Amino acid sequence: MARYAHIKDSVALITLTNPPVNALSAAVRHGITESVTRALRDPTVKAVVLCGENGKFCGGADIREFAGPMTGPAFVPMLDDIEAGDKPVVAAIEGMALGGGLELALCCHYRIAHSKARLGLPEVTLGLLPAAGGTQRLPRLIGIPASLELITTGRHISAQEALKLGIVDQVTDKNACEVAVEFAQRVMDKPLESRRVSQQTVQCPPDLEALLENTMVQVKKRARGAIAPVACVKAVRAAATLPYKQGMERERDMMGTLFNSGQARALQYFFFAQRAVGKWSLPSGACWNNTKPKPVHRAAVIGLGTMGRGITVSLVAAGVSVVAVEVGEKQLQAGKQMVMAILERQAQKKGVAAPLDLLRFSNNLKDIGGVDLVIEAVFEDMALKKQIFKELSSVCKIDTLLCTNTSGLDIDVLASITGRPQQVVGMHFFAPAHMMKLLEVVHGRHSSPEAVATAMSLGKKMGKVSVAVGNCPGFVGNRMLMPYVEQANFLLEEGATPEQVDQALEEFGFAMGVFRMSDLSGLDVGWRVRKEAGLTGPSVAATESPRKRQGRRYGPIADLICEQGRLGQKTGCGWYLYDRPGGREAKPDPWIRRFLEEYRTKHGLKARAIDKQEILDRCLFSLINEGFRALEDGIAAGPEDVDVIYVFGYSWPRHMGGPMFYAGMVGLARVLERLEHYHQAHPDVPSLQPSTLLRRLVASGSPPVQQWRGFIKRMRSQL
Ligand SMILES: CC/C=C\CC(=O)SCCNC(=O)CCNC(=O)[C@H](O)C(C)(C)COP(=O)(O)OP(=O)(O)OC[C@H]1O[C@@H](n2cnc3c(N)ncnc32)[C@H](O)[C@@H]1OP(=O)(O)O
Repeated sequence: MARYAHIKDSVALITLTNPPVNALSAAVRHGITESVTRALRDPTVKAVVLCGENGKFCGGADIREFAGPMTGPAFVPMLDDIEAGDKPVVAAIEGMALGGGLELALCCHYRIAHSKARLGLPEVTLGLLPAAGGTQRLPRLIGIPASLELITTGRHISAQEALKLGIVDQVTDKNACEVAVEFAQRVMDKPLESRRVSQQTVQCPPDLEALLENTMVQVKKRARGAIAPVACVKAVRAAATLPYKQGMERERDMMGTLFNSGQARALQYFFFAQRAVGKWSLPSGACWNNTKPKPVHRAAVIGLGTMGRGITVSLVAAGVSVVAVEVGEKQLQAGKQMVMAILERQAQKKGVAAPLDLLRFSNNLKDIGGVDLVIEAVFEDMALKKQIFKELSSVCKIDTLLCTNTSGLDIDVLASITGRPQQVVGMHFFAPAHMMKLLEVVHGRHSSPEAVATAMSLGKKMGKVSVAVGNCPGFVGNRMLMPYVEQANFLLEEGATPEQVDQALEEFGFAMGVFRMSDLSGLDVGWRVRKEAGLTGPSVAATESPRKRQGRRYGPIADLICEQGRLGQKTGCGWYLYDRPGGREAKPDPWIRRFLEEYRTKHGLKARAIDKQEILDRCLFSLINEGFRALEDGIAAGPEDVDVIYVFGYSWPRHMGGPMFYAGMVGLARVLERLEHYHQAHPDVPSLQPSTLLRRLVASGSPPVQQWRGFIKRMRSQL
């Protein structure tokens, strides 16, 4: 829909009205087409202003409509007609002009932006390219290098940057619509030829070929198999080398391919998945829109190791005042130095002063008495955590929220120590916590809705994507990681090498394969967890078979590697060899090859050739199977939660939508068949046994992932 008003002094005002972001639905495009035609035909109208309702210009095409057949006026002719009209059209950009919204503004003859507006062409993040002329008009307006950067990254920019680049003509702090009307009155008699962007010549840099080639190399490296960024470079190349009309044909052809791709479907699903996880609910019925979070002004972080440092930085950067506590003096000083250095670096980048006045360090837990919330971030050692929670409940005021950054220990056990279990939740950050976007907010049996709402809201304030999850070993992310890592280890026993497994996973799109990732985070992390779980270490009876635990197959290779002091990058060797402790470049290690050969000989295992498909099937499908189990148990609320966790926390390639979406794309029947096949071959590996939910979904005809929540609800109500 679009509202038409003929206002003072020969100006027509067209207002896009489609809350919440005035997306260009078929109805809005109808409204624009009709209103523009009316304004152009009305002899008393001399100029047009285009704006959006509620201070939002336009959030682009209506993504919800992409799933159905295209109806309503086509984008390109609609925009071409506005540009070709003989009356000046001024875009009044408030809030945002994104995607099709910016393309609409680019076909206007002038653009006025409010100082707080954000602009961009984020189509690439939805697996598309700006196909309403964006790839052809933007390069004509601002040149090739800046267009390449904006179109291939989809970055949103400020009004000030847009002015500098030449995308907008004026930035104002006043009501942009009123300023645009005054502006329209001033330009209504001016010639329009030079204002039609499509008619302008592209200014190409002298090193055009090298620039395009370099950009393509960088984009391919970053894309990890995503096709849209590559198409974006090709479209800008077309703008640089072809006349407008032919460039538009290239843009249209490439959009045709992208629009129907699985990657576009995955990325558009993921866009809505991100928004769905913010609408959390608890089994009690409490949810995001009926529970008020408590304000958090003052917080404490306990432990200044890697996690504590990152959490402290994130809290301070979000404007929360923090007391960071570390009992060891050396660790306290090292942590203090590191936290301050990161905050100063961040502030320098933004050109502001570091908010160091919000920060206090202490070696005494008694100094945190008045805080609203505590995040404990010490080692994964239950005994230590219990001791801290006991002290916390005596030093903190009665309504202080007590949070733990455990990556998988039982929240209920910690809550039971405190005498205020309703105030206890997990806040599981990912390393490095000041950079990683994911936060799992873990609700225990007694966590109050208010405690969950507060942790979720604090996460959002810290710039995190917060996902509410239930309490079980490893919660959602690490629980699913266990069978994935287990399969990778079994593959080594059966004949694969770490680099072979990693290569398959990296080609699939992970930033790092399982073994390179383990070297980066430190092999001792998992070792400690396995010791705590009684799978290795002194608690295991000497008579027990090294390859069996609790009646199931066990792969002890990682434990044996740790026993050699090979803990990953920090010791200069782990699954790979590094040039020095702390080195980053992983090289295949002949020691590991020899070790694996000796290990196989010792246990009577015969190495066999293992192909890429088997590596992917066993690692990914066992992880996905555990995802189904987490859904079945109610630990994850919906497939979107699992997918958001895996994309933001475990570098699952976003253009594959996340593990649960991927399962749907591959076909649930195929996932089930492969799991059955591998479970038959390895009956002593329970994680390969297909979950009940997967079986039931397949039996019900494999409904699309968007319908699983309803299916799971019905399945539970029948139990
Ligand atoms: C030929 C094809 C031509 C053009 C192609 C395109 O234009 S593709 C679309 C390009 N646009 C975008 O990618 C923008 C997507 N939206 C956003 O980035 C953010 O939503 C935005 C606009 C910056 C607002 O962010 P904010 O944090 O304020 O709100 P939120 O993200 O929660 O969104 C509020 C609700 O609006 C829905 N929504 C947003 N954009 C669109 C859209 N383009 N189409 C449909 N719906 C959109 C979003 O899902 C939220 O809905 P809700 O039901 O409240 O969860």
